[in-house]
Amino acid sequence: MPSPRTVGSHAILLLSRCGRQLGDVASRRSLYSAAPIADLAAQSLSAGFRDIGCSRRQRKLSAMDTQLRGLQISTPDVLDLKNTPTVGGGVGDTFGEDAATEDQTLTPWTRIVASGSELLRDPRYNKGLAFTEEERDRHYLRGLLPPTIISQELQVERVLQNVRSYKNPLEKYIALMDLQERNERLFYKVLMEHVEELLPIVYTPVVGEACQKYGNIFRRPHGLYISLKDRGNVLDLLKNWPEKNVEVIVVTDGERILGLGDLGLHGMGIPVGKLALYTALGGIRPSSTLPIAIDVGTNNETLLKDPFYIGLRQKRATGKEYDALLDEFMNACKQAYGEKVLVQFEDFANHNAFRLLQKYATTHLVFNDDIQGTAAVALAGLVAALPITGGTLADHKFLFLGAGEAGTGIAEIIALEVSKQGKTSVEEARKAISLVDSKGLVTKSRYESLQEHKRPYAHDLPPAQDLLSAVKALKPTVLIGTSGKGGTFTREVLEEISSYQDKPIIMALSNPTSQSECTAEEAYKYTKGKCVFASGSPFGPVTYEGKTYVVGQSNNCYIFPGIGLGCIISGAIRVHDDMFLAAAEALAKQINEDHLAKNQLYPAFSEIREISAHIGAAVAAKAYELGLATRLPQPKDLFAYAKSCMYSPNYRKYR
Ligand SMILES: NC(=O)C1=CN([C@@H]2O[C@H](COP(=O)(O)OP(=O)(O)OC[C@H]3O[C@@H](n4cnc5c(N)ncnc54)[C@H](OP(=O)(O)O)[C@@H]3O)[C@@H](O)[C@H]2O)C=CC1
Ligand SMILES: CC(=O)C(=O)O
Ligand SMILES: [Mg+2]
Repeated sequence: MPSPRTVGSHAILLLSRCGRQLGDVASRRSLYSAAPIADLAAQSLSAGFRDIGCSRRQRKLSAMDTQLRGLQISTPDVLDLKNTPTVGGGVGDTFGEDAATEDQTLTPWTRIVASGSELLRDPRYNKGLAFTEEERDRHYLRGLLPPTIISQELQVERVLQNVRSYKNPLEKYIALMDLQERNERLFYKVLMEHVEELLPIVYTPVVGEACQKYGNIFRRPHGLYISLKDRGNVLDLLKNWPEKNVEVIVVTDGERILGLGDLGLHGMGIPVGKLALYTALGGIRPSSTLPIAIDVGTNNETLLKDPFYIGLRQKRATGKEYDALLDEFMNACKQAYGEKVLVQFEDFANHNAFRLLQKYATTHLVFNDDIQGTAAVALAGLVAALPITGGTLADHKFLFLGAGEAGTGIAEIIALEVSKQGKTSVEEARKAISLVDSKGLVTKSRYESLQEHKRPYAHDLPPAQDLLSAVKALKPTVLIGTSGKGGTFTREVLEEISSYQDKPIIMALSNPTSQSECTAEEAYKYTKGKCVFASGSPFGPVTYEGKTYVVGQSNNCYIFPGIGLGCIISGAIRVHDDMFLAAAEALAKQINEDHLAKNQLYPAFSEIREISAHIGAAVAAKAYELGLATRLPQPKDLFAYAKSCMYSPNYRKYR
């Protein structure tokens, strides 16, 4: 057995051969004694050290691995790196962050062992003024920081005070994005501990404004940009992303950003925001998330003329050119990150959304959030409302304004759920659901000209040109807005529905707030306090005739983080519709008598981590039941397991 010093010098030699970064740190600074160097080397090897990307390096690493194993280097500080998460989030524990308890020290891996100004500039490991005296000594931070040491809790207070001092919501957004780039754990701690206050900033509605002005507020790039120019090289682009253990990708082509239309590459704000919620709400480790915007051009003339537009200045590519890029992208995702990388399609226009989902659902782990996530969250709200309205889902009559991704996605899940309750077929259940699109009521007489996703709802009904006529003719008990057009639930429509229905359910789901079909106040006022209301973007409580109603936010952000968590902890290979039913059921179960007394159809976001763990466990259980899970054996207590895998934003101690 060689002495530690010998092992250490071997390790230094090997490391300096394998890649300049780690070797540089070791030899340049003699920072570590021989034995810890051996530990570092062994850690990097047992973790696969996948950050050293090229295959030549990988071959060298594998040779090193063999040599180091020959030296019998033990790795006392590194626990089972594969599968025993305790704190820290995620299951692909490449860096050993999860396996270590909060009391144990861990190495702040970047591509090098970060120290000095590099450590301060690395958002994953930077702690700002919270670096301890010891850490300041060990990591060459002396002089680079003022002498004060403050706690992470105090930093949270300071950030909040700053964010609150901005009057303009967009300034708050910029401040939070800057923080995310500077100090990731602090960003997530602030967001998680003040989620109700900050969600409307990092997500709808303010993220909508941020996307509209993305070129103007652009500072540093977030996420990965893939354009038509990158045809043939998409895999290389993915390799440029610094993280190698990506587990969740959110991708958009920017054509239907919220209800704001085609924002081209400025749509990047959406994947960035959604993935921040995967971490903050669903506990997915940030390093395993990857926001992607695909640039195939834009048809938005204003953007094409805008000097600050960040995307290609050309009209959108369509047909074969579009499909070829998307196909290359989807295949590259699997090549780069393996079969089980989850790809969430977000804010694609419906002419691509439905067909992309259909095309890749059987070959990739994919889902479309606007179709399926929205369906699940709406279903949860409807189920939660039943104790207020009385009856079962099958007793209701549904009318949608908007027959696109969100509208038909929700319609389909309602029909599926009603049919699963055993009383009727999906086809029969669809008969209680009608859709109004931009041309009026979807009817049989329009069948030939209808897009495929609307056809199942082309019932044999007389035509109706607008929503009010459709409401009068059909007398729905539930009205759902998914049109992306603000103010379309007019006073007349709301008065009409409450004229024949005691407790109509009104869901104005379009985002951002400006596109909401009506406000919460309008809903309660024009139905004379009769309705049960939920909305896609946040509204404060409404008091009508002395009674205060809490407005639940029917937004897919309740669902997608739990879907991601459930897929990851079960090692799911495909996303199945039944997982969305399971997610909806788990969410609806969170509603109790207290919520119902205030007409609140969704739980408070302050409870969201617990809720996401319930949803994640339900989704994982469904994956096991359907034979789609690969993480075996199945953990006995999926809820406890889900919780144990969730990322904690608390600072870690650095050796
Ligand atoms: N709360 C949530 O979680 C979610 C909310 N949404 C919101 O829902 C909205 C729609 O999204 P999505 O379904 O993906 O978009 P789509 O583009 O797929 O669908 C929009 C639908 O609205 C119809 N429409 C447009 N204008 C009118 C109008 N004036 N009157 C009646 N119908 C109209 C369109 O008609 P046509 O088919 O004739 O063009 C189309 O059927 C957006 O605002 C989005 O932000 C989306 C996902 C999740
Ligand atoms: C919430 C969401 O996904 C949307 O409005 O598109
Ligand atoms: Mg969306």
